[in-house]
Amino acid sequence: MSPKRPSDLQFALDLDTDSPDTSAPEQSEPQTLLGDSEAMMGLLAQWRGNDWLQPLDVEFARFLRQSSTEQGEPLDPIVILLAALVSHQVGRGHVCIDLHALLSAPRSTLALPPEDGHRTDGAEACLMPEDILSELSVETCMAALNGSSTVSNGSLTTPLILSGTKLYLRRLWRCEQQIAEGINARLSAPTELTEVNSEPARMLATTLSRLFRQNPDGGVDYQKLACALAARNRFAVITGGPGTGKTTTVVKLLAALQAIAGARVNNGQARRVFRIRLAAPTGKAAARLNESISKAVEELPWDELSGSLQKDDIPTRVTTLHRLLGSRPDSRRFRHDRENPLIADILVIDEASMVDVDMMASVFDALPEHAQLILLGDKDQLASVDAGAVLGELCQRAFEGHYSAETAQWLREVTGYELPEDLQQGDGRGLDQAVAMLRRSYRFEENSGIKALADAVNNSALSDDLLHKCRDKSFNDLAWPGPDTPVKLPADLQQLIANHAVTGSPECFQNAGKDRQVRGTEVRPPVGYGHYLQLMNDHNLNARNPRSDWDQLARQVLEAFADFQILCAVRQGPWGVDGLNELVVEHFSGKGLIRTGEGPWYNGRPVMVTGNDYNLGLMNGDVGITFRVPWGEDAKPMPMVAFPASDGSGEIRWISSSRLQQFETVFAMTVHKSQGSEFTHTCLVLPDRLSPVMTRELVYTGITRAKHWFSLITGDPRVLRDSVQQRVVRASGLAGLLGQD
Ligand SMILES: Nc1ncnc2c1ncn2[C@@H]1O[C@H](COP(=O)(O)OP(=O)(O)OP(=O)(O)O)[C@@H](O)[C@H]1O
Repeated sequence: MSPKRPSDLQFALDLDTDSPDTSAPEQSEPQTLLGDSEAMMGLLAQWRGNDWLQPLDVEFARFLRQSSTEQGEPLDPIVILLAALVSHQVGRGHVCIDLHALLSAPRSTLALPPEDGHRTDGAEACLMPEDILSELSVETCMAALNGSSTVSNGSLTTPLILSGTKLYLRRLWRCEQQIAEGINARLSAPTELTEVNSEPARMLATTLSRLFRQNPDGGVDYQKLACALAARNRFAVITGGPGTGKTTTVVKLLAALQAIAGARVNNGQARRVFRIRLAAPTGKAAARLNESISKAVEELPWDELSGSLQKDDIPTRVTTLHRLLGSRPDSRRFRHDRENPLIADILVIDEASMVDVDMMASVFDALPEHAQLILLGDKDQLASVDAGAVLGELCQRAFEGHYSAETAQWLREVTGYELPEDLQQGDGRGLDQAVAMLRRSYRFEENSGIKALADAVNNSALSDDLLHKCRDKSFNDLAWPGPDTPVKLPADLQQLIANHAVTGSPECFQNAGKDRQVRGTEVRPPVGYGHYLQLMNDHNLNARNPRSDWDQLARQVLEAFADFQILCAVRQGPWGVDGLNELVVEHFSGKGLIRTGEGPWYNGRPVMVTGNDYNLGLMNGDVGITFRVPWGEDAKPMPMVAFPASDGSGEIRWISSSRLQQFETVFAMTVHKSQGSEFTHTCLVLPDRLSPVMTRELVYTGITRAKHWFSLITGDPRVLRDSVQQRVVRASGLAGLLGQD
């Protein structure tokens, strides 16, 4: 009988997490442990007791040991150790563990013991992972792994897979294989546009010339190039920073593809356009794309486009990936898979940086072989919460282009543009030819502080001059109030943060945020949360008002709530989500903006859903506002939470607060949770101490959530610079499978 896969194991094991077996064995020498599996299990239990490993990590190792013993093959203690460590790494977002990295830098690779102080306080004295790993070589580990029936190179159904020097849990190894197979198969299949002299390619050139006007500055239009590249390939990625036109480009791409498909009617065939599906990883991101795609479709130069193209040919309804694939309660399997594929010719996924390997593999599993997949996203944003950094890996070489001479020539014929020489390299590989990077932001003006700071963070180029300009209001969209020295106590800044939360502190911005225009449109000064709370408190609706009046109010309030958002790098402590939520609630309550005396579900309480709830139709990340509506008996107020429908239809869904299962107050949210959202004004709070979660990607993601106003509040200004020096690096083999490393 083949051993169970870890994914099944995670479900099958009834983990007794309340009473971990932490009975500490006598402290053994590393050498003794490496020869004694019982002692090794004891050490893992100690690490678990110190909260350094999760129960699942230890149970996984225990399960492998037990099943090996039952099969008459005692498991090598080295394999026991590595099994627990690979499970630990997966819990930290890695897809695998690389033995070279593990043995050369165990502490930084494993982040054990944890560096944030948390979980080391009161930890029981025990051997450190590095004490044991320093006794091992890559060769010894490989010999132990290769000698175990729990490990194979993938040709057998073993729980662990060793690929080169990378050790995987089988499920994630399989996910990577599936993604690579899906991409490679699509890249190697020519399309009707591959041949530059073909009728469809000529039609593409004509349509693109109508969709894109000549660049006024005479430079290359990267949106047009991206459109052409994505049209040519069955798999394509369009990456770019905020406001670089990803949505605009993909709408033009879909218009071009549909125009080509629709034109076939002239050749005597029945008119048949592509079946297009649009998806995003979260409800919030789907709703945002819904809105921007509808706008972009309206803005297409319809008069100039081929008569065979109709508005309805470009869908504007965006769904979440979970809904698209058909998630089922209590199952990790989706309704759509290779046995029951999606009905689609083209699938567009926005905010693809948030998609983990597991989900991406499910997408390829459910996608019909012929279907084209287009990923949109910002490669520099934080990676997915769960394992992998798929978009980042696919875009590893995007900045330098690496386009081949053949691609350059094809682009010249189809777009009329000559690729800049530095984007053409002789070493161009298959995937490079299908990745396009947009390089100009249309959201921010040239002198935008948000843009300048985001770019500098991204390039790790935070100069003194730039930081000084951020401090002294040189930019009209950015404020960095507070002392420029480390604060002694969080309380020193609490008033500042609390004031920001009420009014958005326009006085901290240049000219108090007044008289500002962006691309000819006036931008209102910052308003903080005070604006939405005022709308909540000033209305005069009562029990006699129809539901539609309440819907209208909820729509206005939800829109006003998106005017401001506090973002935190960390969750705990006075600088974290928990502490700042408490601070805001206390301050607002003191000012009479909210009435906490009404109970936990006070009028105006904003909440974010923290887990998918298929019964209620709510997705992780959905944000709603509590209204005490007079809908009870005798017009008794009852707390209902108003959520916007995720299809962007503007409908409001009222959910009784008592039905919500997983949620949290969201005056402050983590940067992780803010992915896929944008706010008129974002206030990023960085703590007074660096921690491993504070990385360049996190700071960049936090800054780029801001549409018009950005404030930075720092416990210690040096933390900004230090965070930018830390990167999110995730072990994975995907780039290698796609020839990208
Ligand atoms: N070539 C262009 N010329 C002028 N304006 C443009 C151009 N491309 C995009 N825009 C405008 O810039 C704004 C951002 O464009 P779009 O929404 O397509 O970017 P995005 O990369 O999808 O943004 P986000 O970062 O929000 O996902 C829109 O208002 C759009 O109309």
